[in-house]
Amino acid sequence: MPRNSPLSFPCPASPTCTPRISVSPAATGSLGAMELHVLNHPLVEHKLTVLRDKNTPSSTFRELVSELVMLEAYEATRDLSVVSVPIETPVAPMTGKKLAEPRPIIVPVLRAGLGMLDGMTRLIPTAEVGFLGMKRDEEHPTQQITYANRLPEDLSGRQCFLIDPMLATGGTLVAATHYLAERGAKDVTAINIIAAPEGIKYVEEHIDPSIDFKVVVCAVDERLNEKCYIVPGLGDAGDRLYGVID
Ligand SMILES: O=P(O)(O)OC[C@H]1O[C@H](OP(=O)(O)OP(=O)(O)O)[C@H](O)[C@@H]1O
Ligand SMILES: O=c1cc[nH]c(=O)[nH]1
Ligand SMILES: [Mg+2]
Repeated sequence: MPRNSPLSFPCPASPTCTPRISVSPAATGSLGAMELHVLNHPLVEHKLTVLRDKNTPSSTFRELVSELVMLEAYEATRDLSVVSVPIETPVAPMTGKKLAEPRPIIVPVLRAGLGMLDGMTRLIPTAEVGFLGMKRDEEHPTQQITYANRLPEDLSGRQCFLIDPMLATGGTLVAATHYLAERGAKDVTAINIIAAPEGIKYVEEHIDPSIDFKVVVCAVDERLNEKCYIVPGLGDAGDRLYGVID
């Protein structure tokens, strides 16, 4: 399976582990103008607490992921482009707003990002959906293997929403954004549920600065552990959604 082309950086949690992350040459080592939004809301805190609990079963976990992404999407879609449209209500004519063309695109990062897709498409039913299949190499968690890339050829002028519950080292998010940028995307919003401070820093330092890039999360946790898992986090999001497959 293809690995992302190499860019070395020390894993924040395990300096002996050398990652290989694909970024455009222009982005390497540069500081991007990344906007970070952390939701601060009692409902989000309540749902997140149940989600984190190791005793929460997969069925409830899936429902909560779906609900949380809908709450995050409210913030994440604040800048969606709209156009004015004339309509008539039963009482009077008025000018309303509708989502502009081209339609936004939602890209779940498989597997775990699939758990967020239903919530996003319920909110934006007209959005198109692309797919990226990426998984961390468990032996070298700062490296990813890309096993699927099904994106529209041309993403220029499109508002792109990358969805994935976890932002740990940040390697997956940087590589996923690179795949979008390769196709001309200039407006990318990442919606994650939990982020690690190390990953946020990595993304900030490695995202292509020419991209209008925003990250929306429910919480920023304490740190990464020696296996690059988020602490306290929620464990492996993919496994909790769909079970352990390897
Ligand atoms: O910030 P990073 O250190 O790159 O880690 C985050 C990635 O790890 C998880 O996926 P995983 O590799 O476990 O694949 P899965 O969804 O198939 O379980 C998660 O869903 C992210 O895609
Ligand atoms: O804590 C983590 C880190 C990466 N991926 C997960 O699913 N959980
Ligand atoms: Mg996983």
